[in-house]
Amino acid sequence: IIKKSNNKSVTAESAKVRQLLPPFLRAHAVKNYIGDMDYELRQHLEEYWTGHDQVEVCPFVAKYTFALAVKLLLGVRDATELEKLAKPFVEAAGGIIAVPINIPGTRFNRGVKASKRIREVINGIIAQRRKDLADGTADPSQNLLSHMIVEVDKRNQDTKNAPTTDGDMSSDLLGLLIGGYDTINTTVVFIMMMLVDYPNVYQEVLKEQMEIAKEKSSGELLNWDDLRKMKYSWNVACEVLRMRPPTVGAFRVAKTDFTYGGFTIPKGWKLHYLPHYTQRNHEFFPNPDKFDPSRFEGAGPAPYTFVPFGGGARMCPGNEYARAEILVFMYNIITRYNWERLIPDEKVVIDPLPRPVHGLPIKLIPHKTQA
Ligand code: HEM
Repeated sequence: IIKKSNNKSVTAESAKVRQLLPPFLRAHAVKNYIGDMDYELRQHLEEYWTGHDQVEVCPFVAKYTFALAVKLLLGVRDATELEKLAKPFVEAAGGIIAVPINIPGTRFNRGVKASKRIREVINGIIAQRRKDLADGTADPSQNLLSHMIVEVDKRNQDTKNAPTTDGDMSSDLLGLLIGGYDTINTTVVFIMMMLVDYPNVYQEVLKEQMEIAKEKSSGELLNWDDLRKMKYSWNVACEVLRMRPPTVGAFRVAKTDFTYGGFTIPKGWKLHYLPHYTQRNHEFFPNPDKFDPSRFEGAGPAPYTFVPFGGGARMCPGNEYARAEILVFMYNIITRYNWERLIPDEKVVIDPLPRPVHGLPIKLIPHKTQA
């Protein structure tokens, strides 16, 4: 329990964004992104991993997830534009969970300055996109930003509503980029670590993914039906999300007085939940420190015991997008490679999300017959 809540404006602002998100983040929209996710990853692998026998996983994954999010959410494909966003983005993401001391030299201060620079770049992209939408060279259904501009402009015509500004939109978009960045990075990095540590699990995932690869013609991109077949792979990803939930939790406000564990929580108090503790509860996850993807077979864990994406009305709206990106990643890496850790006992730090301290350097062992 943190404190009595007084932060109504943040809640109202996120509620506004939430209304604009579903068409672009729900399963029916995510279906259309799978080809792009796959294509972009193949390009990245070709550029950064093909022909190398030693690589670092963390920077590679970060580059890929960022380029993909900028393409799918903002519709930006141009390398110069991407570079303008990429540099300050890493500092902005790093300042999100930092001691809020805004003086030069602090991580928080660097994050604030970087997010200002990103908003300026996004404001420029919004202005250009408005022109492109007006002269018909952009399509409103192409990406989240184009859709947002059309919806916001429509809504702003109704003078009863307080207008949503371009600044509001760029803040929301920055929030989205950040929300789906470190979370996915952390998940795929730990999947790669676990698959080295549990070779029997690696073999099972390989078998499942090779079955799918066998059915594809050369160069054919993944689609929704392929992802639906990746049941065991998703159980593995869920077990990683259970043992290493990327987020340190989220907040809720008590709507009424209630008692929990012998403590009375008064109405209006702010609460913080921690997926890490819930997901290691012996009652729901026997032998909780054991990596065991079979926990997710059949009906899986009881409701609200597995909460890496939160739960209820404010559950993460990016969960389908995340699932697709994680599975596309697993397919591409596993059908191409086996790998070994170059630092077998590499330490994990929490900074503020968990990450291997040296960026997970690995030795790549390509399969003899590639997918
Ligand atoms: C493995 C990947 C991800 C994990 C583990 C994750 C986890 C979470 C969690 C725990 C929350 C708080 C939910 C709550 O309040 O109970 C959240 C919120 C949110 N996430 Fe994600 N997330 C992931 C990926 C994404 C992606 C890919 C996007 C966008 C493309 C995204 C966008 C958001 C947004 C906008 C919110 C705020 C929702 C609101 O306040 O109503 N997330 N996420």
